[in-house]
Amino acid sequence: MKNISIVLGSDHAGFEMKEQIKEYLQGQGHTVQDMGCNGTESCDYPDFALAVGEKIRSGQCQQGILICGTGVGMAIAVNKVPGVRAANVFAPEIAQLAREHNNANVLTMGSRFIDLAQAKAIVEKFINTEFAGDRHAKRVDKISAIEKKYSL
Ligand SMILES: O=C(CO)[C@H](O)[C@H](O)[C@H](O)COP(=O)(O)O
Repeated sequence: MKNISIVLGSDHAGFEMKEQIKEYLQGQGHTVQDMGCNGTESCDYPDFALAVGEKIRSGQCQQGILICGTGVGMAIAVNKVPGVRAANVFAPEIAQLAREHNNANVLTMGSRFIDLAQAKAIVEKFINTEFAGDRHAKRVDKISAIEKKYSL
């Protein structure tokens, strides 16, 4: 298992799971940056999606993990940051395919729909699976071309 630099974020709904995933990753020797939130008080998921997306965009972190109630709002928000390919994942097999086929660099999860054991299994697959390239590279390039088409 390689050690990578991972950036984490959550809203209030994902806060507890984020803390547990942080501990899990640090225990495996990964470098983890936590962009918040810092408690269970109600807050707005786009703020933390942006903070995580910027760490990926700048190259300071290789992978991001965002947790909210469903993972949906986080995915929508962070996918607005150029260079981010976020996948909202509910099963380890999808985490593996999101890396192999889509070269996803941000994982989003919904703490209100999966338990900690499931979240750990998803994270484990996500961070330990490589992009398969080949035919998938051409498709991911086409995603980047869509992004470029609408950039200022
Ligand atoms: O981003 C989300 C929805 O797409 C998350 O599930 C949020 O955590 C959720 O909307 C927060 O809801 P709350 O009623 O304010 O706790």
